[in-house]
Amino acid sequence: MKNAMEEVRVSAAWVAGRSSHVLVDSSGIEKVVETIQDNIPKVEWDFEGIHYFDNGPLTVQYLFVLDALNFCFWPDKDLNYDNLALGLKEALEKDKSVFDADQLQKYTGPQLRKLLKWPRPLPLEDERVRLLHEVGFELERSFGGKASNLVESCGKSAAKLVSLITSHFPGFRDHAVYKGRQVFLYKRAQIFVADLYGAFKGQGYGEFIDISSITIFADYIVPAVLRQLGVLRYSSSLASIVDTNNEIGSGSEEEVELRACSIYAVEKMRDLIRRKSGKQVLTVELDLWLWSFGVQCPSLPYHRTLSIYY
Ligand SMILES: Nc1nc2c(c(CN[C@H]3C=C[C@H](O)[C@@H]3O)cn2[C@@H]2O[C@H](COP(=O)(O)O)[C@@H](O)[C@H]2O)c(=O)[nH]1
Repeated sequence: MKNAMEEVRVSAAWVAGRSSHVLVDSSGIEKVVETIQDNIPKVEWDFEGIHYFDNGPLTVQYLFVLDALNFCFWPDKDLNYDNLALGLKEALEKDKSVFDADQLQKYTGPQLRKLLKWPRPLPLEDERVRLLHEVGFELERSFGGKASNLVESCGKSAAKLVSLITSHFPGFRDHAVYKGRQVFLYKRAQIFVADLYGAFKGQGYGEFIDISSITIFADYIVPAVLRQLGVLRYSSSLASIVDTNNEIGSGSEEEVELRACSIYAVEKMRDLIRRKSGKQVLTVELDLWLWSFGVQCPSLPYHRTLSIYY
């Protein structure tokens, strides 16, 4: 059985090898690598200063709850990732028990809205609440209620942690069936590993012997940035759907190709950087650069899919 990160990489290559709505442009990759290979852009984790951090197990609980809810902000034009991260941080600073496993199992939509100080229903609010309950239930059943125990049981292996999370928590089991084959993307499970790595600076709960095996987090910002950079090319029909803010179905060929080709393209970028400059760059670093690039150009048209996975 391949490890979880191998599965994601094999999946991405398989889709990219037969995609028709999205194409990976190797000349685009060469151009981007040309511009960054001599000084790889380094973006600081939490450059926005919006995350809770106390260097202990409560930070792990915070990050797990954050990444359980870290998806689909776009339907509410005023809502974004920062509101979620900051809202959860302030709630936790006010009451250290808010993310206790038994509490997580009881939240209602209005209570979650109140926690985040959001004045109206959150997009996919019932799903967010259901996923909180799922996290609370399974943490209590299998990990003594603590996400820190989940992290401690992975033997400092990112791949093992992604496998543990995706086998215990169905909400994190980010996959699709593309042209008759199950493909794995595991975006929120992987970004949880990256958030631990970033928050704890690669030490303690953030220490992983195989952090280099993590791929980019296939969300809806990175594909838009890669298109902007000429790394991804969209078919004219897909381009017109995206550019007119029309929705794309969850699990559709277009959606899977957008996400899987993004993963594949960044792995190719990384290989090329290594071949041309000998530098071992982490995909986690490339991801943070690409994502921060994207959130700083709010007019960038990104694809809109109602998903609980990203
Ligand atoms: N690939 C990738 N996707 C990421 C992130 C992050 C935040 N990373 C934190 C960690 C360190 C930094 O300092 C950030 O604070 C969120 N997202 C995704 O973006 C979308 C939200 O977009 P908008 O609606 O504009 O807020 C949504 O799918 C969300 O899941 C990332 O790093 N990489």
